[in-house]
Amino acid sequence: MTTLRSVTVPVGELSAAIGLLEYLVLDEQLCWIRRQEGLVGFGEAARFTSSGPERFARAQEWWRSLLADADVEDPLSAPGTGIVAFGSFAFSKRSPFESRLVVPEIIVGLRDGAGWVTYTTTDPDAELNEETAKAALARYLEDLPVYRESDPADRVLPGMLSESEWKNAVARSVAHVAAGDLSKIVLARDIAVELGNPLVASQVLRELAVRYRDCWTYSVDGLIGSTPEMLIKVENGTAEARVLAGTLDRATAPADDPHYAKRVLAGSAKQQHEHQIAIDSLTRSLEPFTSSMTSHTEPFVLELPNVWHLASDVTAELAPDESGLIPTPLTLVEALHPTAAVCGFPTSVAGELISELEHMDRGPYSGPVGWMDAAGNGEWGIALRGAVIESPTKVRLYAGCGIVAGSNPAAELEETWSKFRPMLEALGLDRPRAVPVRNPDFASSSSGS
Ligand SMILES: C=C(O[C@@H]1C=C(C(=O)O)C=C[C@H]1O)C(=O)O
Repeated sequence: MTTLRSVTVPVGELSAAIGLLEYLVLDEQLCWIRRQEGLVGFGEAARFTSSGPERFARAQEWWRSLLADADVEDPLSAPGTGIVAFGSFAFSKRSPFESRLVVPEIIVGLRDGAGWVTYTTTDPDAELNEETAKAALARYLEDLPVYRESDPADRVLPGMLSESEWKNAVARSVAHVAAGDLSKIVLARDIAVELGNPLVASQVLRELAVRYRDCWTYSVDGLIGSTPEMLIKVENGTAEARVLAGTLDRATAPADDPHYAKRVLAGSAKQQHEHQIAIDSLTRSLEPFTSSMTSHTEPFVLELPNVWHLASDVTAELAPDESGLIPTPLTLVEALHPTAAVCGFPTSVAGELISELEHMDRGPYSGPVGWMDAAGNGEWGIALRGAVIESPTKVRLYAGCGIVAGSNPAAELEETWSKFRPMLEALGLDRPRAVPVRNPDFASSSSGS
């Protein structure tokens, strides 16, 4: 097992105006940014990968033994200081996608205006102090950030299902709900973006972090995006989640009606029902780990640049177990994933139907993405509004919608476009006027038309 050595040093000079964004300069960077604060990681000191149903338990075990052997100097002892692992987990236990934890060599962190640098290495002889930490960071910042211009050859291609095939899958989902097989299923689809010149991931991340300030902008090994949904955040023994379900596209909203979102979202029995299923499933799974839990009695309307969502924040005090330890973020992630917001209810029925109807492997999309530190703090969001970089010129985007009784396939298809929009815009693309009807690579034609 690798022995890690790490030092954290405070740095005063991070500018509050642009915060961490000036450190988003490389393509392979790790990041977790909200309102210009958070963590940016460079390089790699340790890595874990796993797939299958045991992926969370194995990750937990790896992290525990890695920390048991580590030699850490962390005078700040705040959430996100000391050794930190970024991670991304597959949505499905059956996915071939390798779930992973990555401990970067360098982390630049910013929290409440205070900055720090953590330098982590496996080198037993490395000198660890403020000077060497800053020198290691400086090596990553030597090259100026590159900018990419849109190219006339950039184009959007269909994913595994054509639009009409996906609408058929939505109709079949509605039929399953009507037959009483389940009350909600979240059906997703993919599209591919082909670029005429190579992607600059750091530029996409900067654009997302600026435009979607209130979301969590993430980057882990080619999985990039900006999610509005917090699966679980743990800070000093308190857990918080932000549950979303119920969506309204802002692009088609009347300009002269300030109460539109509240009326249409909060006033819709369908949206309220969809939201209630999501919040009930989260609180039921979280409850056994808590001594107290609070959430608003009514959901609020979360306003994002592309859509409005019905949202609920849940806060809970975590209860210590018999040995006096509170649950780790990964224990909670394993217990909560997948929520009804991204899978459906009942979970197992929805999960089976998703693999039957979507015709794709979700990979890390809608799986947990985030970070954790050695003290048991962490933030794990749900990897939504994102993309997987498949090659320097090919990016795959994913979006899904909660289907309940009364869902309309054409409206759900439109909703997926509103959820693709953050990433399409950050890539310098817009919705294509006409998407080719069928994906030539799609071998199976089992879902008709
Ligand atoms: C599945 C996605 O989003 C989820 C589905 C929502 C809905 O159906 O209203 C809203 C937010 C998310 O929980 C996605 O963005 O891909």
